[in-house]
This record gives sequence, C-alpha cells and structure tokens, in this order.
Amino acid sequence: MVWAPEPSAAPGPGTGTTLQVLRALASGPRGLTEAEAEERIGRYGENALPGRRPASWPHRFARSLRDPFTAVLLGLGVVSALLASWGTALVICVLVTVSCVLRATGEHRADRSAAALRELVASTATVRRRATDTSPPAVRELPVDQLVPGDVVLLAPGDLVPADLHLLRARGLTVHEAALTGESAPVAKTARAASQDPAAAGLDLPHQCFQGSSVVSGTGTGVVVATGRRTLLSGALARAPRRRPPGPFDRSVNGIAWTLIRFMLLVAPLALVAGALVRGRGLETLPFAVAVAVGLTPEMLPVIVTASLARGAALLARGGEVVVRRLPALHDLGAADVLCVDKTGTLTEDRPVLALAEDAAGRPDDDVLRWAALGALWTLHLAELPVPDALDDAVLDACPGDLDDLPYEGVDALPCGPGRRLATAVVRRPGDPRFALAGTHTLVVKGAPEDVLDRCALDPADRERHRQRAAGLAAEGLRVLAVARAERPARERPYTEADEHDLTFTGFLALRDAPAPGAAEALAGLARHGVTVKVLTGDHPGTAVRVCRELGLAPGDAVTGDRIDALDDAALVRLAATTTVFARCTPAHKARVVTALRGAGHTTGFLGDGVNDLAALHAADVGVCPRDGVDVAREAADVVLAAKDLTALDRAIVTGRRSTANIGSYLRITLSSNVGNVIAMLAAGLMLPFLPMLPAQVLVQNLFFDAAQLALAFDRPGPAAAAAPAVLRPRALLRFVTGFGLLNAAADVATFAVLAAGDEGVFHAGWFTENLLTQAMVMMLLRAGRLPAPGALRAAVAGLAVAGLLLPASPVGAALGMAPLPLPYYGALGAVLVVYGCALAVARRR
Ligand SMILES: Nc1ncnc2c1ncn2[C@@H]1O[C@H](COP(=O)(O)OP(=O)(O)OP(=O)(O)O)[C@@H](O)[C@H]1O
Repeated sequence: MVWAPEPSAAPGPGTGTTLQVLRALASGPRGLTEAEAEERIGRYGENALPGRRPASWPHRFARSLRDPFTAVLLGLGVVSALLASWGTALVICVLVTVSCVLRATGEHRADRSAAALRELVASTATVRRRATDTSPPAVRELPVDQLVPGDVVLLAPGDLVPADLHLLRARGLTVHEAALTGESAPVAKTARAASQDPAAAGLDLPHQCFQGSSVVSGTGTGVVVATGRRTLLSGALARAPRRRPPGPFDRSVNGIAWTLIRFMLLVAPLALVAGALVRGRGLETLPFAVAVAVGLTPEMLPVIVTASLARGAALLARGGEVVVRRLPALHDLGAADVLCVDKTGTLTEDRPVLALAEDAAGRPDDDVLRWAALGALWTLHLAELPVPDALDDAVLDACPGDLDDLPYEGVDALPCGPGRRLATAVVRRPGDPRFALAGTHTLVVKGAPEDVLDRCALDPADRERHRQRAAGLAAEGLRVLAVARAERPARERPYTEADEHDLTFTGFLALRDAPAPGAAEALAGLARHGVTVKVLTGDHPGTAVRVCRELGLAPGDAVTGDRIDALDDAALVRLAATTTVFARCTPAHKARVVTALRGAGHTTGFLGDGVNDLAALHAADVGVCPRDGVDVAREAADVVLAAKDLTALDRAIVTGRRSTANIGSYLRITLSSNVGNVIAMLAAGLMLPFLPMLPAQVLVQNLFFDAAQLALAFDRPGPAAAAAPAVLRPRALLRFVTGFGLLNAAADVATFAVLAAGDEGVFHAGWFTENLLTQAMVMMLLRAGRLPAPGALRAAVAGLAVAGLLLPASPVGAALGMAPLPLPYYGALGAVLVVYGCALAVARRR
C-alpha cells in the first residue's frame, strides 16, 4: 500500500501542503479502496447534515403545542382550571392531547414519506475509488452520505460540493458559497499554490471547497477532509438554522388561523357580557363562554392539512413521475396560475440536428462545421466537462470525417457558463515548424450570434447583415451558432475572456431541435387548467417565438435580457404580466422575471434543470426540476419530475388542487357548523333559563366532529376542483362560512322550538342528537368530492349519525347530563333535518 500512514483521528480543515493533507488522511490522488472506505464510515459515521435528522417524539409533541389553535385551547383550559371548572378543563386537556397525538403521528408519517421521497431524488457524489489496493481507480457515483474523509471527489458545473474538500486540481473552477457566506458572486477556486502559507485555513482560501457550496463553472478534483458534523456547513447550520420565508400555503393557513382566533377571542367576552346584561348571570357563565370559544376551533386543521398533502404526494410518488420534496409545495403547485419554463428540453426535445453550415458570404461550407467541431472537441477535453452539452454533441456528430485526424491539439478552453453564451477553444498545430515558441495559437469561438459578432472585427454594415441573417434563421425555429476565429502569437499565459476580441467571422451553423412530443398537448392541458405558461430561455428570441407558435402558444413579441436590464422593478412587473417569451435570459434575468410575476400577485412556478436556473428556482413560489437536472437545481427544487415532462407537471398541479380542495372542504364544513352552533348557543343562552349545552357536552360533541372530519382528507374531489388554481382564500371562506353558518343557526333555532317543550336533560339530548346528525349531513352535502363518497367518508358519517342517535340514551349520555329523548321528538327533529337538508342543497347549488 502506497499511503501507509493512519489518517489522523479527526482530519482537520485541510491545513498543510497538498502532500501533507493527503498523508494525514492516508489517501492519494487515486482515491481510497472500498475496504478503507468501509472501515472509515464505521469510524467517522455517515456524511449527513444535522438538520436532516428526523425530529424526536418529544420535540414533535412540543412543536404541535406551539400551533396557535392549541395555544388558545390551552389558554382556555387554564382559565377553566382557575375557575375550578374541572370538567371543562379535563375535556380541554383530552382535546389538546388527542389533537397533539394525531398531529404528531400525522407529521411523523408525513416526514417519513417525505424523507423516503427525498431519498428517491437524493444527490450523489462522483468519487474515485479502487476495488483493491492493486486495482486501477474507477470513477463512480456514490450516495453523498457514504463519503468518508480521504475520498477523492470530482466536481463539475451544477454539482453540490458534498463535503469539505482540499483541491488537488482545478480548471476554471468557480463556486457559489452563498449558503455559507451569504455572498452571491461566484468565487474562483484553484489547487494549492506552493507560495501559500501551509498553516492557513478558512473560507477565503482558494484551494478549499466547502460542503453546501455549488459549482458554477469549471471542474475540479479534491480530497475530502471533513464530513458530517465536522464540516463547516454543519457548524453554520447549528449556529443559525435556515428558515424558508412563508410561501402561499403558509400565508393562507396563517391568515385563516388568525381570523378565527380573533373571532374566538371576541365570542367569549360577548357571551359573558350578553349573559350578564340579559340574564343577570355572573362569572358562572365563564366555562360556557370558554366552551363556546373552543367549539369554534378547527383544531384538526393541521392534521387534515398534513394528511391531505401527504396523501397527494404519495399518490404522485406511486406513479413514479413526480416527487414532492416539501409537502406544502403540493398546495403551492395547485395554487400556481403562472408557470415559467425554459425552452430547451421542455418545449423541444433537446436533440438538435445540424440543418445548415454556411460561410460569411452565405454559401454552404463544411469548414465552418469543422472549426466548430474542433472547438467543441477541445473545450470538452480541456475543460474536463463530464458530458458534452446537446449543441456540442450535435456539432461533433455532424462533422464529416474523423476529428482526431484534424491536425490540431488543444491549448486552453473557456467553456460556456451561466450568463456566458459562447465557448472558446485555443488550438495549435503540433507539427507546425513555427510552433516552438514563435508559432501561432488559433482561437476558435462559437456561440450566440449577437455575442460572437460583437467580438468580431467587422464594419457595422456587415455586422448588421450577419445579425439579420441569424435572425432570419432563428425565425425559422432554428438554433443558430456563430463561429469565428483569430490567430494569435503563441504564449504560455492562460487565456481569458479578454482575449475574445478582433475575431474573424467564419460563418453560421443552424440546428433544428424538434418540438417535444406531447408538449403541445400538455400546454393545452395547462391552459385548460387556468395556468399561464411563460417561456424563459437563454436562446434567440426568434427561435423561441417560432417554437412557441408551433406548439400553439400565442407568443407575441419576445422580451430580451437587454430590455429587462433597462427596466426598473415596477416597469418589469407590468411588462412581465403581458409577455409570454423572455429570450436571451441570464440566470439573473430569469430570477427577476419570476420575482416580478410574484410581485404582480401571481403564484408562480418555475421549471428548470441547469445551473442557470438556480436563482429562478429559489425565487419562485414553487420550484420544479427534472430528476436528471444538476444537483444544485434538484436540491433547490420543491418538486422533482422523473423527466422534463409538462404532462406530468400538469398532473401534479391537478393533484395539488385536489389536496387543497379536501382541505377547503374541511374548513367549509367545520367552520360553518361551528359558527352556526356558536350563534345558536349565544342566542339560546339568552333565551333559555338554563345553558343550552353544558360545557362538557360542547367539548364531547367537538371530539366526535373532529374524529369524523379526518375522513375528509381521503375524499376524491370532482373535476371542478382541478379546473382553476386552488388557493385557500380567508375572505372567500369567511363569506361562505357566514352564509352557511347562519343557515345552520336557523336549523338550530328550529330545533330549539321543537325541544322547548322538554326539560333541560331532554333539551340537551335533543340538541346533541340534532347537531351530530346535521354535521353528518353537512359533511355529505358540502364536500367537494364526487359521488359516490369514498368508503372511509361514508363510514365516518355513519359513525357520527349513530353516535348522535345512541349516545344520549347511553350511560355516557347520562354522565354528561342528558336524558333519553322521548320518541315523538325524533319525528319532529327528522322534519327539521329534511328542511335543513333541502335548504343546504339549494344554497349550495346557488
Ligand atoms: N456548447 C455551446 N457552445 C457555444 N454556444 C453555446 C453552447 N451552449 C449554449 N450556447 C449558446 O448560449 C445560448 C444560451 O444557452 P443556455 O444554455 O443559457 O440556454 P438554451 O439552452 O439556449 O435555452 P434554455 O434556457 O431554454 O434551456 C444558446 O442559445 C447558444 O447560443
């Protein structure tokens, strides 16, 4: 074994020269053997971030206590205990415990399935390992948590740095360290220079890459110096856990919660004051007031929300097409009314095929193709890109003859990158007798026509003529690349973008990228579902507009990145609302457009898969990425698709809307019954010489409601639920609840009229029965689901009705202060129910 020394007990941050670091880690550039890696994973543990560990049960329980409804319930329980109203306090305790247990189990289940879903799309790292000491190194993908100190990792654009690394090699490597430093500009990284102080360490050192940063451009190889809890990111997370700003889902649910809490806090004092003024009652009404307030609480909301979303996510995952990484994102997807997508690979197949190669005079010329292929070949080799992009692939494929026969070899390369729309390869002729040091280097540049032409030495008229030609080709839907060259005296100094000037224009390549099969249909489906699609592309406006037209999108005029730059935020908000195609976009343009659309009040989704989509994925309400997107894009996305397929996304949107419809059903049903009951209780409290319902009865009734309503999470909403973006709107809900609440209160008052003849026990029993029966009926009539209702729902409704009919006559009923209901009352209550049911059906239809 070459690297004999034992690794130091806990490798530090990689101080020392590269050799010292490798020695300390008992590793080498050829990587660890599988046996060494296995031994080290036992010693250092998995490479997992602290935030990824599942929450413990006590923590989960404590978290559900922090929910505003639970907090209010607990507050009311304390008030009851202070008043020595032990019955009420006890029932509130049971209510809180039941809802916390349900919530904690629901969350546990949802977390488990979300973790399993995340696992399906977990990032991998590219490592170099050896099967045995004597075998040659092999490069393979490894789950990130299996990395150990001493592993040799390869980095490419779009990769997340999987652990803290000491770089062994780097070429044009720049990384984004925003997760660690908050700095948004990419930072250049290089292998350790001999002149650096070997003891130096820290974020500023160019030869260290840290877990949580992401590769923007270039490539690199590094040895892992720290994993898991020992990485810099773990330390940073432990100090300041990152929180996402609230999304549309959080805003809706919080809005509803706080409206209700304000209402509850108003109702309890109102009951007290009214009791005191009208009936001359004192503080003895307090437990009743408390129970009335509790009666308003939709304490099952968190459970229903989690269960509905988790069920939707599980259904999608089962189909294998869509993985929801963050449950609320499913609601946000259903709420999206604007979806921004890129063009290449989403609307087109991303399999470009050469359509034409022509010289500067517009004559067909294969030499243009040969130069472009030479550039692609050497950029690929020298920049060590893991795979050629589709354009380079197409150019290499189309090039006649064997490329290796071309009498050139590469010197340097400046590849494309986010915001950089051209690639340069510097080549030389090895056999050229002039070569030695006095020879020439040839810069071969290809890329977006505007960018290449700007760097060519051309008179303005020629430049304009070429620009027009490129626009003409683009208008036919072709992807256009301009090719240019320059001869320079050979030199040793590396080339930079500053060298890309005074080029000689060589010609154009045009490539045809066919529309993706099914894209037109998917776009039509999205339009039917009320989702406006906008295209944000790095490509030429002409190409993008033509492709959109072919797919049936009415593109209008495209807005280019230059125009976006000239607009302030307010002007962009106005323009974004009316524009369909944004072309020649850099990552920053994409993010600005998404932010502007959100600013205009749209719930905005973004589908992208590259490094250049990262900022927009972060800026969107819901970010979507295909599974084969780059690591950083997948990590930033809330929803991951098996393929870049708009049909699957449309299906996910519909599923999100169905989950939201079930949550909406719950809120409508619960709140209209609760509000109706509260109004009736307040009215009856004033009219009757006794309390219309004892506090314990109110709370037991609540428990029954809660248990039955859990079944609403399993309802199957009809097609109407998927027809338009589904948002939980507190105001609309309030209007609905007020209308149906008053109807419910009217039914209650009719019940009072029927029960007025009985004594207190009979009154309580009659109202209890009627409440549970009306609740069962409301569940069937106000649900959003199609007919027939699913089995779970039918069972819950039947259970509720049976409990309403049997409990008052049972010993539990007696313990709660109810008397068995004489037979004639059933007929009268039945009549009230039938009239109420008809009124509900009519009101619902209207
Ligand atoms: N390998 C390449 N060599 C030269 N130029 C390239 C290469 N790849 C892309 N370009 C140029 O950069 C432009 C922008 O590319 P970018 O990857 O940002 O977007 P895109 O693939 O054209 O479209 P979309 O944003 O819809 O995916 C391309 O239109 C092309 O002109």
